[in-house]
Amino acid sequence: MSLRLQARKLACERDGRWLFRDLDLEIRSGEILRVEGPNGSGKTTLLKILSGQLADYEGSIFWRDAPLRRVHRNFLASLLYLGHAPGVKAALTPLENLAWYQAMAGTGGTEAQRMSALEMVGLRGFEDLPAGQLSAGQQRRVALARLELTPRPLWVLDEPFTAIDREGVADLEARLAAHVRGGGSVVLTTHQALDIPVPMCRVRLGEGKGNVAS
Ligand SMILES: Nc1ncnc2c1ncn2[C@@H]1O[C@H](COP(=O)(O)OP(=O)(O)OP(=O)(O)O)[C@@H](O)[C@H]1O
Repeated sequence: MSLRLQARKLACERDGRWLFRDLDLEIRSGEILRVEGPNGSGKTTLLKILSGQLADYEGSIFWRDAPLRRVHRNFLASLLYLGHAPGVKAALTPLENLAWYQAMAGTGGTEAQRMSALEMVGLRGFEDLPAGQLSAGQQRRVALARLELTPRPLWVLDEPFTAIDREGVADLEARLAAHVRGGGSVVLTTHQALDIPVPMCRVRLGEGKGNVAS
């Protein structure tokens, strides 16, 4: 079934200030939506709204043409959200972190799958160290290994390139391209220049109401 996430006349206010107003956007299978804007313009807030984590907004969101609030459970089964912090548990090893993520996602999975995912993000040899002893970029890579492990068609990724080295950036760009070419969708924020040869729409915040350009 093809994907379609739409927002109509979205508005969100914080501390008496509109982060965005009258914001329309849409993302379908095979597309990347990039949310841009300066620090504090509301990118994280918009991603949390679009991933069903915040309810204090105005306007409407539709998932596959149904109101998001009505099909929330179904929507969550299609979503993989990675926040701007890596979200790894410092006392757990990368392997244990991935097992924990899988349990939270309600999926099973084998240690062989988790090892393979860690290998794909360049963490072979680090699987048994407490994650708190890994570098910032390595901790980010543990979080990114979830993209390999939890097959979900809609990815919402808040600054996924943070702390990643140049080779890792190229690998992640290729991973994102493969996902959308396979029919998936990605909503992301990044301050990184991207080189991904797939259809990409942009939403710019911080310029008044939140302007949409493609
Ligand atoms: N729960 C909250 N209560 C009050 N204000 C908030 C809350 N969450 C965010 N804000 C404010 O909303 C604004 C937008 O925050 P947000 O994190 O969405 O920005 P951002 O564009 O992602 O920023 P950055 O590029 O720095 O990550 C900020 O000024 C922030 O202080």
